[in-house]
Amino acid sequence: MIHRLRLSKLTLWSSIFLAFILFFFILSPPSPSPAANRRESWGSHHWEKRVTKSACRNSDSGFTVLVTGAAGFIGCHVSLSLKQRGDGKVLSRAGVFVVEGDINDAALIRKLFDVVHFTHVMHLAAQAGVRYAMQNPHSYVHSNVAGFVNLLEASKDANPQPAIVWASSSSVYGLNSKVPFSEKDRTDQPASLYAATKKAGEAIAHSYNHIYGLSITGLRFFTVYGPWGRPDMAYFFFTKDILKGKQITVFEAADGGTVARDFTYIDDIVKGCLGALDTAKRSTGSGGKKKGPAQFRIYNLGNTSPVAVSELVRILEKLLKVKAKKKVMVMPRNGDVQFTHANISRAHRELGYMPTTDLETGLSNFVKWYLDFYSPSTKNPASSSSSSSW
Ligand SMILES: O=C(O)[C@H]1O[C@H](OP(=O)(O)OP(=O)(O)OC[C@H]2O[C@@H](n3ccc(=O)[nH]c3=O)[C@H](O)[C@@H]2O)[C@H](O)[C@@H](O)[C@H]1O
Repeated sequence: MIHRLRLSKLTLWSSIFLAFILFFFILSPPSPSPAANRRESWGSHHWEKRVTKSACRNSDSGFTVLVTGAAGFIGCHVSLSLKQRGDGKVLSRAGVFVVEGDINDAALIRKLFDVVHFTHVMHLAAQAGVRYAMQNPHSYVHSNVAGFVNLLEASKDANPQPAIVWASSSSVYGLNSKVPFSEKDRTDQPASLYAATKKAGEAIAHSYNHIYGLSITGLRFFTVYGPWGRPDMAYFFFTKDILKGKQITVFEAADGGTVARDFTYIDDIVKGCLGALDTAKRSTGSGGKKKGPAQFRIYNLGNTSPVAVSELVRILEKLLKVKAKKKVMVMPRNGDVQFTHANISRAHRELGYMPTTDLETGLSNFVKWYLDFYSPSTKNPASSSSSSSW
């Protein structure tokens, strides 16, 4: 069970401080407590034993997955789904083993790879957020570029090499105006530093695939929302501000046109992530040497039905039964794009991905969770979470 205080702190970290504090998640036995995980210095004999034990599999076809960013929004949901379906015998019983650290810590990453033969890496640790990149540009380079390279370096040296599935972003389409966005469309016009670092990640991933034979799958997520989400995202802080009677700012295009997003519900995204892991082929290299061509894939994971931000607000007003104080203003030039819209036919064909949650249903789940989680009278909101996954 994850404690309320810890999660609210972690979602904050994932949105603001994740560049400095990232989490690894391994299939694991029950752990004494997250605080105990933190206290125990990594690399000790006891720590190694726990890591090894946690990575035990009960069949040759089971996965041993290193999930980075497990304390973040998507990482949390993906980790718990892996746990629920029982990849790894101990994880299916209970608990997770969380190692707190920075993906830039080469010694820690190498130690983990020394101790465990990971079959897969699910790389979800990142500095997210489009507009925050103007305030803290270096955190994006640190996490999304340097941290990713650090992880790829350890992965390519591993023997056997793991297959890698990682989080790219719809933002790589930038100023592309051809809709719906297809994986074949141009991605060389990023509108924010965040987008530029995700685009850089895709190019870096290709080079590691080409040189070292790492199997790599990039997932372009489209505005993912839902219970336990990121407080810096519009649907989340709109909810908070509407309830407090605070004014919210709703963006529109300079010509008065609609600003819209292909909002995608977390449970649908989790299915896409697991589909990508399940269909990932093995890397072909070992110990830094390529032995043949390896799989390289990119997929859109969106909802295929963009919704205007004004409609998002209307749905929230209905669910919260509170009228929002709205100020409509022209979208500032701070990294935003006017609309996103995913073509998901490739993901459907190759991963079996098919989103089933419309925005109203997904927001209804979110609002139930939000009211429950922030209710002063709820003692243990995690146990009554409205999320369908946990
Ligand atoms: O798909 C992605 O790749 C990205 O998705 C998400 O970015 P966005 O789609 O920009 O989400 P979000 O900030 O919630 O704004 C939503 C809408 O509200 C509008 N918006 C925003 C703020 C505001 O005050 N007013 C407003 O109208 C705003 O113009 C926008 O139309 C992730 O945060 C990002 O990490 C990345 O993963």
